[in-house]
Amino acid sequence: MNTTIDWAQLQLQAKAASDQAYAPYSHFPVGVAILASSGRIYTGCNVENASYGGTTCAERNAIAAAVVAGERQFAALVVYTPQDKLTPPCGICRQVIAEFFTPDSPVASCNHLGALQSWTLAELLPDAFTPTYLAASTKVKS
Ligand SMILES: O=c1ccn([C@H]2C[C@H](O)[C@@H](CO)O2)c(=O)[nH]1
Ligand SMILES: [Zn+2]
Repeated sequence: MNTTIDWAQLQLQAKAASDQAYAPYSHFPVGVAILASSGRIYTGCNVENASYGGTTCAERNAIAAAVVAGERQFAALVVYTPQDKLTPPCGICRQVIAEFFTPDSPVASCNHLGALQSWTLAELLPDAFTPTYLAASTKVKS
């Protein structure tokens, strides 16, 4: 996969997505932009719920938007939060990112000051449980 990553564009779109965040409980808006291997960018924001556990993060909403558009492979993910501290994806989102991104994929965080920090997915979630393990278990059984 050789998709050129336009970090400035991803940051802009992640910031725009954060403006749509529905976060009346945490007051912590988050926006995410992901680059699919098709070259298209998809975005998501966090959507909270009065039943707090019904909240979904910006990362998972961006991935869902891309999947419903037919995407399955991705090159990069950028999180935006309007605060000094750079925000990495939560644990649940790291697992969902691992379903579709390769271990060497860049996962980055940016903020309102224009700062950007990048990790690989493997740094954020080493030894991830991925679909390959399910395939192995199916093979053993059949
Ligand atoms: O990477 C993150 C971290 C948190 N949140 C959301 C969940 C909740 O709405 C709010 C506070 O945790 O921020 C995200 O969307 N992405
Ligand atoms: Zn999350």
